[in-house]
Amino acid sequence: MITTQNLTKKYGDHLALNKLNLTVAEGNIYCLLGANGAGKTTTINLLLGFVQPTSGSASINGIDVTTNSREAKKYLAYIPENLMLYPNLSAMENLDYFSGIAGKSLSKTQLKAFLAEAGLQNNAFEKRIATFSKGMRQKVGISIALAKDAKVLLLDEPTPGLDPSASNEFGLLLQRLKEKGVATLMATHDIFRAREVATHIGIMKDGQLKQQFVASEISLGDLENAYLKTMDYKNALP
Ligand SMILES: Nc1ncnc2c1ncn2[C@@H]1O[C@H](COP(=O)(O)OP(=O)(O)OP(=O)(O)O)[C@@H](O)[C@H]1O
Repeated sequence: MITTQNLTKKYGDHLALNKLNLTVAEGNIYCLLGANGAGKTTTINLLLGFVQPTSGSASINGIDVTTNSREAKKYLAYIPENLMLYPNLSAMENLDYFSGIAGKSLSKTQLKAFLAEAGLQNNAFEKRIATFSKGMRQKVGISIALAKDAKVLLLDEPTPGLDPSASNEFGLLLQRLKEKGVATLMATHDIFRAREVATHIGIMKDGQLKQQFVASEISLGDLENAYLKTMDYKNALP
């Protein structure tokens, strides 16, 4: 469960995030849309404890991320656009290392099972990450979330650069995590994928959450138009 209450971040005089109130319950996928500079990454960085809020609060599974970021991180998995893995280590070795940091000591059989559950093909398990495509690296990231038994998944722009089938597969993996009860927050520019995978969608502009939708209640066309209208785009329908 993710909650933010009046979460605000100022950089100097610039209000990057303005009183964000957001809840992502267990088993929900919340997609944050918004133009460049809308405040999506700032939101994720605040939840990760990478930056401190100017005011307001945020919690992960009831744990305040500003006062107890270390404890909150135990429940979190994070996949940025370019996931940092050790390029000279194999998928197995990376998973072993990162799940070890999370306090899990897993057998080879368990490591393989998590990589397989994340959709990585068997013949890649022992290959160096340096040889992996972006989609394959993200599968390793998902396997780390699975091995860690993360309750909350934060994703920042995970789909650019994925081909349509890899992007579809990534969406299916998120659905699997959803079924396990993971609360996912995903910042994205990909309206199509957001509409496909999300349970809820928010549109941000200038640090503010302007609109929220239940994904199943809005068509892709209406969502796109709502986005364009929020951005004051000249070709939006009235
Ligand atoms: N460390 C920083 N110092 C100063 N300003 C910052 C810093 N980080 C972000 N900002 C500003 O805060 C605002 C929100 O940025 P943020 O990165 O959250 O936007 P975003 O919605 O993630 O954009 P994008 O889609 O480009 O990733 C922007 O105006 C940005 O310039």
